[in-house]
Amino acid sequence: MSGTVSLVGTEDPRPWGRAGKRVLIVYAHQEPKSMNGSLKDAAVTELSIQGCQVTVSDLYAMNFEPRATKKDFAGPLNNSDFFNYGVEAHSAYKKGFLSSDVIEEQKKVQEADLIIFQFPLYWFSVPAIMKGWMDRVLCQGFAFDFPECFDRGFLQNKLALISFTTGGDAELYSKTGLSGDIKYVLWPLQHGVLHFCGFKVLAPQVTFAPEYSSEDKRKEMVESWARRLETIWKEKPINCTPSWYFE
Ligand SMILES: Cc1cc2nc3c(=O)[nH]c(=O)nc-3n(C[C@H](O)[C@H](O)[C@H](O)COP(=O)(O)OP(=O)(O)OC[C@H]3O[C@@H](n4cnc5c(N)ncnc54)[C@H](O)[C@@H]3O)c2cc1C
Ligand SMILES: [Zn+2]
Repeated sequence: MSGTVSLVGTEDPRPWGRAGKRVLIVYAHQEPKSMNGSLKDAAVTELSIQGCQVTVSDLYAMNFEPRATKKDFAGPLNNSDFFNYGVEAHSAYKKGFLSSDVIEEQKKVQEADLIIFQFPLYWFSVPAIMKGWMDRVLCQGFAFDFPECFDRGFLQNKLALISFTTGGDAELYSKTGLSGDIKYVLWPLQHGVLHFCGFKVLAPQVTFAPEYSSEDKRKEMVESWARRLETIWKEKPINCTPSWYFE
């Protein structure tokens, strides 16, 4: 061992990184060789180099169940005459009888300092499988309660970042473009879901129109995401209020 300098457990391999930080990547793409697959892989590589512990929930590969149904409850329902998913989920969470796949995802969320959502934009939103992850995993009692929502949400000590690709280009998603500012699309996801659960939201990573870009440009898109992640732990969350989106 003499003469060997060990960094393990003492110093970040990169001074700007954060060894020991835990990151969960919730990833929705069917094709590993896709742009989304490359962006996910770039994040795993960069964050691992920093010494972060990275977990990936690869939703299609897991065959993740997106439907919010009675099957989510392993014990008796509160009201078997009239089914209310939200009420039953809240109660099952408290009693510890949510289905095991949901409990597993909740554990990953609980352990994470940062959650990255990586997906292609589907109808101005997340793909159904990721929406199902949100519907089932971020249940009342776990992610929020009343009045413990928004800044008081239970996940308030965590960061969240939405990283996605689009079909349309930046021009289409400008304020004067046909689709309007891309920020309008982010309001329901960043504010309605993430901020509601307490997350501090980092600026989104938008990769516009990879299918209509050159190979070189696409490589640059992946590299710029990896470069951003080098200093991700220094970033300040956005001010997630209506003015960030609509002014
Ligand atoms: C149901 C549905 C709804 C949709 N709704 C919308 C919508 O509302 N708004 C909108 O804008 N779009 C929408 N789209 C389009 C969709 O968002 C895009 O098709 C998607 O974001 C493209 O990303 P991808 O990862 O699938 O691209 P891919 O087709 O996988 O990637 C593009 C190219 O990049 C290449 N590539 C992969 N990795 C690398 C790398 N490391 N370096 C260089 N090249 C690489 C791939 O080989 C491929 O040729 C929708 C699509 C569907 C199916
Ligand atoms: Zn907000």
